[in-house]
Amino acid sequence: MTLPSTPSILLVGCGKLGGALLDGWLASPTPPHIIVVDRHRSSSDDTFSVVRAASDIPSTFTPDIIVLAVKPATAEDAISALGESLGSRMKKAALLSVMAGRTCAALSDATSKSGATLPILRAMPNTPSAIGAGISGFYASPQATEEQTSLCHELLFAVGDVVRVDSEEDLLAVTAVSGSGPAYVFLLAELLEKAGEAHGLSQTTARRLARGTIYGAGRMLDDMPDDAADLRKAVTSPNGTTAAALNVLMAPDAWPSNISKAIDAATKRADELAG
Ligand SMILES: NC(=O)C1=CN([C@@H]2O[C@H](COP(=O)(O)OP(=O)(O)OC[C@H]3O[C@@H](n4cnc5c(N)ncnc54)[C@H](OP(=O)(O)O)[C@@H]3O)[C@@H](O)[C@H]2O)C=CC1
Ligand SMILES: O=C(O)[C@@H]1CCC=N1
Repeated sequence: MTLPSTPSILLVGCGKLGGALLDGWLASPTPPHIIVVDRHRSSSDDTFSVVRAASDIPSTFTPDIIVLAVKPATAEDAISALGESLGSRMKKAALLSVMAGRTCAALSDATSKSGATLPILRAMPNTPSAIGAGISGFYASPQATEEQTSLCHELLFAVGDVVRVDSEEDLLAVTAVSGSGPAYVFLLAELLEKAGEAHGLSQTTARRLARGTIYGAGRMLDDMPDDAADLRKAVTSPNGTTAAALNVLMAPDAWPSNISKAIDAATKRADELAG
């Protein structure tokens, strides 16, 4: 199947993640032709339009890729509504799911029940996609054509980096590390800010220091080839202030065990969301 140079994308669900992807695509130099299905989104412009429900998708619109960005628990209802609205037009599309958990097999089954067995591709992006700084894990099932796979890869690449995985199972760990990961970093920013305030800094100053530190450290990780452990050691003077803090954070029952337990919990939850 050869895809057109300006592909047609149906984005179903435009909440926190769908909205981040849409913002990223609209900011790209050659945005695709997009119709968004979401009752909360109202604005539209020349490059995209919004309908409130699948039943309102214009009869002239045939999507190349359907991007499903609803909560996993509502996936089957959303696919069924798409099947009713699109009818035979659904057969021309591939389904790119950005949902946690739901497997290719379950999604393929849901599309079959709605009248067309679609090739399924899965991605696990994250919210920095809204500013083009996302990172997505990406898996293409064997049923997806090369053109569909490369188009989905391009859509993800328009909003950040893409790491392709060969095993669908790997998406569980991807979800725990990078899908949920921005939340861990935001928590660090919250906690650093609060601790700075507890030590007498104004909230404005504590916030600026916490955010600037995470930004600068993130840029070093991005720009420099060094291991994170070496960058950490370069900050740590013998018997100095950083060593005092790291003795607390790196105690076996502190971050090493807590981060490991947190990622275990998120991975397990992603598996449960497979349904
Ligand atoms: N948030 C994140 O950082 C990430 C989220 N994800 C995945 O993205 C998916 C969406 O998460 P998130 O954006 O946080 O959730 P949100 O609740 O913010 O967004 C989901 C949106 O989809 C709408 N919706 C629900 N059913 C339908 C339907 N049938 N047709 C059209 N729109 C519908 C919802 O409307 P309503 O509220 O009315 O139901 C809502 O606006 C999840 O599956 C999650 O696993 C993946 C990676 C990161
Ligand atoms: O919390 C969640 O379930 C989703 C998936 C990854 C980030 N948010």
